[in-house]
Amino acid sequence: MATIQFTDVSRVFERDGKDFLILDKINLTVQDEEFVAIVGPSGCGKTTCMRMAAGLEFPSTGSVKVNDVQVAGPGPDRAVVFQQFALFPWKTVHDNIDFGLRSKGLAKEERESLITHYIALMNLKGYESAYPHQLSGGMQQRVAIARAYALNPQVLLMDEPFGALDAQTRVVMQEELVKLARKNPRTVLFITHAVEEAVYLADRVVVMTSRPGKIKEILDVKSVREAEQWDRNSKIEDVMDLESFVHLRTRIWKSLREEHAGTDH
Ligand SMILES: Nc1ncnc2c1ncn2[C@@H]1O[C@H](COP(=O)(O)OP(=O)(O)OP(=O)(O)O)[C@@H](O)[C@H]1O
Repeated sequence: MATIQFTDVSRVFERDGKDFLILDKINLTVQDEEFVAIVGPSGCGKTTCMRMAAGLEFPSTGSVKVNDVQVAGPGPDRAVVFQQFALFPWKTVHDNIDFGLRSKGLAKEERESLITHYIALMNLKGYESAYPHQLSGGMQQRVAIARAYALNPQVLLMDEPFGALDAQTRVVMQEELVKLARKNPRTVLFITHAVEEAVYLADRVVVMTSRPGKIKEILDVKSVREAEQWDRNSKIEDVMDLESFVHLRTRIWKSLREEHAGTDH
């Protein structure tokens, strides 16, 4: 069981001696094995929410709990994937994935079997002994995701993990993440600027307002996805063509657009 719970979370940052309210009373519970995506205007505090769940940032008021325990710092129960590939440049693909497994204290045999499994799953076979600089950006990001998944964290925190990828690689990664996440569900908090990506991947999509960030609305995608059987389509473009998908996407897009309009003047 793993849940992430934001209760009345507000965050004030100080700049030039003045206080700025960045997040305003965020209440959100990501349920066990639920995939929640957050979308919102730039600067509304999405990354700050993520950093709080990761234990890298703390609320000014309110509380952030993972599994009913107040987050006091980073922990092995939570893996984080950022937009920038955070691989060790001096370690091979194999050793990058192995690093976290070693720190979990797993025996060599178990580590090797996990590494083999995730290397195959992320289509990285044959690159075990390559170094990050010998890989494309998409491959590096797949290593970062393999590393996070191999740790078998209860909670996966992903901040624009595909943001730096080209459009084609991004689509492949999205499809792989859907396969992975449906086959092997985790509690995931995912931040993205891309509305399609949020609707395609998430069980629920949280739309935030412009600063100070509040929750504007939460859309239940899972019930629509299941009712309309989106997962019968293995290709993202086929899902994106479905009327129910277009409807949700347009609704979120309009909601975000209202926020942009509100910050124009
Ligand atoms: N450590 C900090 N000190 C001061 N201000 C900060 C700090 N961290 C973030 N902020 C401010 O908080 C606001 C929210 O930042 P955050 O990165 O959470 O937004 P975001 O929604 O993820 O933005 P984007 O979509 O552009 O990545 C921004 O105005 C930023 O300047």
